[in-house]
Amino acid sequence: MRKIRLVEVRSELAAGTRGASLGIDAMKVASLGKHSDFFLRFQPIRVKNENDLLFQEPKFKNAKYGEGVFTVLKRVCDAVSDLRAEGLFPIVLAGDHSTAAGTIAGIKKADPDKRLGAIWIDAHADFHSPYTTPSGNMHGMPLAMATATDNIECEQNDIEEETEALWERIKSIGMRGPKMKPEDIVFIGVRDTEPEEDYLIKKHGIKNFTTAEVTEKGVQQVSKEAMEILKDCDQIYISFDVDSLDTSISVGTGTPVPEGLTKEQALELNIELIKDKRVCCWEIVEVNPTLDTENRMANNAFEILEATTASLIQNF
Ligand SMILES: NC(=[NH2+])NCCC[C@H](N)C(=O)O
Ligand SMILES: [Mn+2]
Repeated sequence: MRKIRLVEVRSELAAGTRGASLGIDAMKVASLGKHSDFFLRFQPIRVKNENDLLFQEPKFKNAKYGEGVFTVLKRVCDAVSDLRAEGLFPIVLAGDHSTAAGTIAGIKKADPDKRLGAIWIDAHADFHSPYTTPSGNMHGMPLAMATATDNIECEQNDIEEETEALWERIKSIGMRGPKMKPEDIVFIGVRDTEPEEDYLIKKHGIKNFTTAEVTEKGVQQVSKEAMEILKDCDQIYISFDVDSLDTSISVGTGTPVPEGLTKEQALELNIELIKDKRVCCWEIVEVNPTLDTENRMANNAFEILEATTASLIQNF
């Protein structure tokens, strides 16, 4: 049986709104409300954060708090890589979505010869680089970090030399060069992208299962098709950004977008996808209780976390 370890990353440096570092603890509060023993059952590893940088102005305008993001991603990479080397299954609970790049780097570092794919359940494509970012917020960049994509063809920002050097260091966490091919990414629920990201999606023929498609085809079929696209991958990482959920469920996340997945769709999708034996890591991000009422997002997110973990255990 594969053993699970929780990895807690209370980092929110890369988000544009404050509060995502409180998401993990909001899910713990949700678990208490349900009298769940979830957080008793799995021993957590805590990755140190650099959130105190937020009291200062950001140094790099196209890669805000990038020096801290680099430090945190490197720590996440090492933690995940150590767990994978021991054959453990990391469930990563994180603040902002930039951590996913550290997670991916860690998975790859432990198994450099295995082909890694990702299922990215999100409202956003998170495929910007400092050259194209509209905001400078690095939670919009993890897939560019993981695939070592600059997207110079769509360059919008004239970036400073220091930013360029930092970006090179971030792309080299774990190992130099790409950890994944863009072709080995599958999107679910992506509905808020910029033209620079649309260019990459088109260029690499990346499939996005829209909310409408999930509703039409059903979760089983979409999961089957997603896994079929990744048939040549040896390992699969699932990244679940709670902003994939519809805003009617909750706005307790930094960048909410309407027309998202229902709670049931997201729950069933994760339950189904994690059954694939190649899935080696699952991550949940962007719960922000400071933007919420009555901890709604964390309650929903915890339900998904618990059900997905149960599915993983049942299908070991
Ligand atoms: N993980 C997220 N919530 N990402 C939101 C990114 C939004 C936008 N594309 C940006 O780069 O600023
Ligand atoms: Mn995201």
